[in-house]
Amino acid sequence: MIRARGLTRRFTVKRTPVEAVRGLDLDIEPGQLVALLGPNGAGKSTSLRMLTTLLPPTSGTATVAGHDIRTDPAAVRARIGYVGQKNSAGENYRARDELITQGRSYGLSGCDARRRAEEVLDLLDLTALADRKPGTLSGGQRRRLDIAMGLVNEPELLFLDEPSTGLDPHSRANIWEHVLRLRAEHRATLLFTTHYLDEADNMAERVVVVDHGRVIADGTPGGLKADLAGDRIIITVAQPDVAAAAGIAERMADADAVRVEDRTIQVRVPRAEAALPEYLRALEDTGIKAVAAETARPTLDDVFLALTGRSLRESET
Ligand SMILES: Nc1ncnc2c1ncn2[C@@H]1O[C@H](COP(=O)(O)OP(=O)(O)OP(=O)(O)O)[C@@H](O)[C@H]1O
Repeated sequence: MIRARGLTRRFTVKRTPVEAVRGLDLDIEPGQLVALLGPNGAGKSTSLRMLTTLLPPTSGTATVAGHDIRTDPAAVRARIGYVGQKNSAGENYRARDELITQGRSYGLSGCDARRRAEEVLDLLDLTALADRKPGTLSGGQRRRLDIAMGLVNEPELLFLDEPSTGLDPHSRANIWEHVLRLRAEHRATLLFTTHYLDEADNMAERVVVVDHGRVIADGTPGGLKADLAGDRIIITVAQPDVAAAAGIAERMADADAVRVEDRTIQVRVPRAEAALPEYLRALEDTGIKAVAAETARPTLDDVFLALTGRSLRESET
């Protein structure tokens, strides 16, 4: 559904070149739900804007929904939907009319555009709000209208640029409920950008991690966490035992990234369930008693940290 090779985009800001996207290679199969995850300025929106033909690449090639973005942008646009970061509906007309106008712009007859508007209103649970002007809708309702606008042409592939940014948790969950239903019922392929770690983790089947315009990891959330981050075990001991307990952690097979903070020792291991009893036994053998012991599963932030040495949260400045 998407095949990009070496997609690159450079901007010049005050005579200084900015490498927004540096050689993006990406293959996405039909039906996949893929997240582009990365900090602000990583190049996510620029990648999406190139793939949706809104921005020409500086170099590189891509076919999207079977058509070349450079030589056949109209055919690409006819087959995709794009929900940008900004609201796509205007302020002056009722939601239903915005959707009808959108349908007409895709070449639908008046009758077909009205029928399609009712379908997408229903799909996004907006029928009761169809006579309201977009400016009077709540943030979550407005975002649903943006998605409805992106669906008018029945796209095979939907691009969503930060679909839930700025929404409260309830509205975020509601947006995702709709997106997932859309996917289940219409088998659409979905590529979305986010800097919410939990969103990429919980919603996407595949996460493409980008940083400074490059893909730095690509896999299932579980696979990335297992391969790049691993579990952690966290042990608290009495103050005089800290150095000895940290030393034992350092010598454990398959363990690494030992961190000591106050009386707590954290260590990264492949499988915490197996490593924790082993560590506790090794401590007991030297007469050290753990005051507290817990295990922690990795997050995608641990993946980002392992890859870049930075936390994705800290990168959000
Ligand atoms: N039109 C433009 N002119 C100049 N520089 C740009 C332009 N668009 C993007 N950039 C720069 O390109 C880089 C990538 O920006 P982009 O918006 O793609 O990142 P992003 O990962 O989508 O970030 P965010 O999460 O904040 O939306 C940034 O350094 C940005 O300032």
